[in-house]
Amino acid sequence: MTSHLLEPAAPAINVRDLHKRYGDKHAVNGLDLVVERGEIFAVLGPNGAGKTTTIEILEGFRRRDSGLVQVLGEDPGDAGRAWRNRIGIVLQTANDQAELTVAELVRHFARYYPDPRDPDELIAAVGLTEKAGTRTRQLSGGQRRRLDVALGIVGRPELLFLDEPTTGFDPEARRSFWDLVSGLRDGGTTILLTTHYMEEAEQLADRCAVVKDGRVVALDAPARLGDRVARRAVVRWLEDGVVREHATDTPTAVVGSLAARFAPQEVPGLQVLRPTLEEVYLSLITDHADAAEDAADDAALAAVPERTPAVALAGASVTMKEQVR
Ligand SMILES: Nc1ncnc2c1ncn2[C@@H]1O[C@H](COP(=O)(O)OP(=O)(O)OP(=O)(O)O)[C@@H](O)[C@H]1O
Repeated sequence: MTSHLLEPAAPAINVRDLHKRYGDKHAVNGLDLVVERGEIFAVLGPNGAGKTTTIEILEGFRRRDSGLVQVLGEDPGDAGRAWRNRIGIVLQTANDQAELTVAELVRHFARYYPDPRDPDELIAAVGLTEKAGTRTRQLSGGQRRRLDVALGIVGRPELLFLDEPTTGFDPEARRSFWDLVSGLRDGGTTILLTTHYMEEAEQLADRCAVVKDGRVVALDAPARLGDRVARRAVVRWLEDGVVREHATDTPTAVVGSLAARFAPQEVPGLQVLRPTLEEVYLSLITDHADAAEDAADDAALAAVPERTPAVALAGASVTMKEQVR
């Protein structure tokens, strides 16, 4: 057996200390990123954080100033046609070739690749069989996006770039699109996704990175990002027509106390809440200056008495809030 068979597969994407300036603007400023093969990886970050610049460098469309970049084991800056055939790119929708039908466009793109997917099977896989004979300009936004994905995967890419794929989708279309993307991952495709929808990252991504000011400030599974699981839980219930909340590190004990107190009734409106991905994300991208301001606001609020002694709960002090967070 030769030694290379024992080596683990190189990651799909490996970026070390990436830098890119536009004049004085340091758009990417020491960014590190490793995306493993077979995962859906979401890149999150505010407008102007440097996501598009980074992804364009990964796709080979933009030159970097410095840093190591390997995509499927090659440097996109000088990779050739064979490498390009191994990646798929779904950009923001372009209204090109509007007069071609769905089937014509998919067949046209299939001809660019050495081993394309079967166009009819692909059109069925993205749920467009009924629209195969429709001109692309007559598609709805969601249908056009499905067509964009079909065009991005017609060449059987190992790595797919999806740039804000569900912007403007209705909730049902978004969910079926997520199923489509998860199915691609289950079939072995690595997917790098940018999105401003935290629910999308939560539902789809195996891991996500938060990019701010040109570098990664947090990277983890959505459920663990920014120490999410370690943050305090809030137990919420309804009592005497009022929403009551208790912030705690031991929600199980609080729920147990409530259950005993209300037994044999159910505890009305019982919920145990952890910070949402959006809350964690917002705290990660908030500037330190803003955070100091928030802390001052919190201190001012803390000075306002909020406790209600009227609620007796074994071993716990209870905070009452009319206003749901
Ligand atoms: N071609 C360019 N010339 C000059 N500045 C640019 C250029 N492209 C991007 N920038 C600047 O670089 C920074 C990063 O931009 P980039 O488009 O990479 O951000 P982004 O994270 O993708 O933002 P968005 O979420 O709005 O798409 C921004 O300040 C932007 O104004």
